[in-house]
Amino acid sequence: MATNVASKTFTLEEVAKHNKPGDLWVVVDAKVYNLSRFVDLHPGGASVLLDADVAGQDATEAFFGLHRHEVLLKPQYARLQIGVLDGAQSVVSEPEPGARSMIPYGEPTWLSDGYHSPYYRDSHRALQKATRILVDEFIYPDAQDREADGKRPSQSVIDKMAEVNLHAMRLGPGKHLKGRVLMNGIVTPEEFDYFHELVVTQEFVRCGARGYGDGLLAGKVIGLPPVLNFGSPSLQAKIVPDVLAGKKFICLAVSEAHAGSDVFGLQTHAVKSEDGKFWIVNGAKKWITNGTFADYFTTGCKTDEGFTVLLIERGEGVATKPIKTSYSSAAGTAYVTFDNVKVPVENTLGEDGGGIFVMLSNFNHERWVMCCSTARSQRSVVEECLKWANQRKVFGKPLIAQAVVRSKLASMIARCESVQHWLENITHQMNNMSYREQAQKLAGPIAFLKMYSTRCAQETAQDAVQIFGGRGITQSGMGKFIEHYHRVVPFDALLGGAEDVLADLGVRQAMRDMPKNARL
Ligand code: HEM
Repeated sequence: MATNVASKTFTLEEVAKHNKPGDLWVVVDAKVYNLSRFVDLHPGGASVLLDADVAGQDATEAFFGLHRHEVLLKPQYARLQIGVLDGAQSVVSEPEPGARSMIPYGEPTWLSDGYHSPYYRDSHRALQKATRILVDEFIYPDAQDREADGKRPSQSVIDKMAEVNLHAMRLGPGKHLKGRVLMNGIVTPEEFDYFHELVVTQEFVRCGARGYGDGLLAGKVIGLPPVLNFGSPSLQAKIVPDVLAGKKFICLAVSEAHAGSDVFGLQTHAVKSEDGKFWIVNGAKKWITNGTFADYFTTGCKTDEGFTVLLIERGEGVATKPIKTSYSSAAGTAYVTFDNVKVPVENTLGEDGGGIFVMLSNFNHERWVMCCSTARSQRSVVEECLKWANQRKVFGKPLIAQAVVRSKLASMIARCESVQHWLENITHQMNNMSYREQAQKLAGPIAFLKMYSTRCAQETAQDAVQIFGGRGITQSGMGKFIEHYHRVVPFDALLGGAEDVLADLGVRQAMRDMPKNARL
């Protein structure tokens, strides 16, 4: 806003004189707007602006019942402001990048003033703050634009993340962090733990753009660990630095049209060339996140020895085409075909026939990452609903005055909090268990947590749509994040294991540990 606009003051009496077509002013949040030339361009139509309660009046309450506050920040609308209302104070402002939410339950307890947590140290808090600033300043705007136009995340964002080693941090603690400066030194590679990873994961989710979120290299989060854990040193040296620098892209290619989680039902097959130096791969993969732009495919294949994982480089015989799903094509979801693709045998990850160990080794972590995400996105939905219920008036009262709305909010808050607290407990176990102990003791709890989180998420999405009404099914305006969430929430419930499969896994794991002498 130009200073001369801020310094021009008008009284309500002066504004009231401009109340007709061709000469129309209104006040919104103590700012005076000249809408004379905008009337015919107004997306909500001219008549609402010419209404006697709006034209020449303070229309603040009507405005915030119908628009998100961001509308007035857009340059094309901000320039309609001609001055401020004499003696009045503007109360709505865009938060500073990195700011914490002051909405109740808008932040987890550990980030809320006056609350305590045994889990987070100064380095977690500093990392949270720095990541949030980066997300607010660079990632959020790109997320909104790319989710809308369906293009993959901008390379400038990927580069920005690489500068502070965020691509490496998103893989969690481990040797891949060694020697790296993390977020300008806020946390050392040695002290980086699962709570740091949780912090980073949850900050990204605040973008509220699920397809973009996956586009932001979710393929690497699940596709690179098999290379890190099972690839030969020379393969790692060739692949890992460029992937973690955001210069090359990798994805996990397992599911097929014929088989999803059932890796033994896969049809993509690999046979050795006559000289034994190459695998010849044929087959097709479906729903491959980041596949449209990936350079490398961590691929599940059938060989004579059984299920085997190969790292396949994009080249002759590899083709990808986009699959249109419920979320945006920013995720790069692909159908991938392999036609007589020659893959060096050195690209075998783990043993020939030992692919199941390669896959299983990452399942717990992948599911836990998804729990981090869904816990945070539910919180954003709670925040949207609390704001809406507070500012929206129906039948002369705010929506929040309706007991049925309060009851829905109560359930949403309880679900969101329970998911976050259970998640923090499991994260604490991960920090204190060896990899072997985690595999033994946490597969069941993580499966349950994911099942529970995504059931909560779906109920919360439904409640949110009821609270927002028609706006909850509209892709622009007040309910746009709710519409988006309701549309994309099944991704969380399916990816990394469908709810029923996980529930069953959890119970089977529990029965495995049942004492032999247990009797009622
Ligand atoms: C500074 C003045 C205003 C600007 C820049 C503005 C801009 C917009 C925009 C961009 C939309 C599209 C919906 C969205 O993206 O949120 C919209 C919709 C609308 N506006 Fe305004 N508007 C202004 C003032 C008002 C006022 C004072 C009213 C009075 C009641 C009003 C009533 C509406 C209505 C009824 C809609 C349709 C909402 C819907 O479809 O849910 N607008 N306006």
